[in-house]
Amino acid sequence: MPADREAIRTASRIVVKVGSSSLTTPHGTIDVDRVDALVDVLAARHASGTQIVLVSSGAIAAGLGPLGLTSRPRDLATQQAAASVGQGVLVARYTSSFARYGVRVGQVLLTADDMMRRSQHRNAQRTLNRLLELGVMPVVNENDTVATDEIRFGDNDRLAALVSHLIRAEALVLLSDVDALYDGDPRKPGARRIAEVHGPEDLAGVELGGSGRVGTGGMVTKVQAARIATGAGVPVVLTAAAHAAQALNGADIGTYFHPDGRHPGTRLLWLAHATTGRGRLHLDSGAVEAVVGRRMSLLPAGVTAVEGDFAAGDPVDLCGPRGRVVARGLVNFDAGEIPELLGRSTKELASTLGPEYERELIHRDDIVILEPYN
Ligand SMILES: Nc1ncnc2c1ncn2[C@@H]1O[C@H](COP(=O)(O)OP(=O)(O)O)[C@@H](O)[C@H]1O
Ligand SMILES: N[C@@H](CCC(=O)OP(=O)(O)O)C(=O)O
Repeated sequence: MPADREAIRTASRIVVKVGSSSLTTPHGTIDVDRVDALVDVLAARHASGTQIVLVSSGAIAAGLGPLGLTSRPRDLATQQAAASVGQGVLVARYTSSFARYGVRVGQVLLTADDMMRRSQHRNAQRTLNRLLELGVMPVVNENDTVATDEIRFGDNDRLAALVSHLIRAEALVLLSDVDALYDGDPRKPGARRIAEVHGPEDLAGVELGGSGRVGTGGMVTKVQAARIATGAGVPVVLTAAAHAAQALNGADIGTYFHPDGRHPGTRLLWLAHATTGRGRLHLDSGAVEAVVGRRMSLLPAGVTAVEGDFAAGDPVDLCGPRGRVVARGLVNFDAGEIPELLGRSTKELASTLGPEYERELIHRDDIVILEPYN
């Protein structure tokens, strides 16, 4: 077994994400045999003492048959109706399938907003941790019935990566209908398996195509999810659901994304990956150098403009002089207070406006530098 894959075999907390295409039939019903085969593998690993969170797609795909639909609907309301019907069918199947091994299942439906708001984020974290302590297998999906187009994950790959941050997982396993990442469309002759990814340089020139028949996102969202997880020190394996057992055993199968070794605190991971800026602060080049280069706090003197309607404590994006977002931070002032502070030193602000204005616009502990893939 390759040394790196050992991390997957020995991980004591794992997130496993499985896609719609691996769980449902072309008729829009649950593929009972494939669900049971996956459950066999997960129950065996669970029995060995590993805590597992299962992020399962398939609600929409499993709701199609019962509603007499022959393909994934285009409109959101019908997708949500299908998800509502399918999610019940899916969890019922997991519940009875895991019951064969005496394993209890707990349904957890999350929205993008739950991940974005710090209080809800903590709440989800507490619930998942408690379920794991109780020996329950949480089955997570996006809460499709209430998600709207604007505030939707849309794909569970990113959700699974965020859940791996949330529960401080030691590995993330992405199971799909394709056995690995290929350097081009795997349905075309000549495509070659990529066995390992060390960083973005290994993906240069790789064609990341769209999804198959029922999935969403295709390889693009899987590679993004892998980057989010590996950036937090979590190794990722991507392979076919049929190879789940080998992947969990650390076999040289699928594609292994090496962790990059950094373990930022969950708060900064949350800020980088689970929030969106509620506004923008435009920085001059000196402020970019101070904040990004020297990891200093952001002072009003280096800010040239403010956009958006945010409140103190909200996440805001920090842009360089050419408009590129370089960092995100939790701002200490309301949007309306900022214009009169711009370009002025904290000393001057304190003497004219009062000592409470001597504080940074954003403290350095509340700033996360965003890498280009964000
Ligand atoms: N470079 C690539 N390597 C592997 N698969 C790819 C690639 N580009 C596109 N794909 C397609 O991505 C699909 C998997 O994504 P998706 O349909 O979203 O799956 P899931 O439902 O498992 O999330 C595969 O069926 C495959 O055809
Ligand atoms: N939340 C949706 C799944 C969206 C999704 O990511 O699907 P997939 O690409 O199959 O993992 C559902 O349950 O149908």
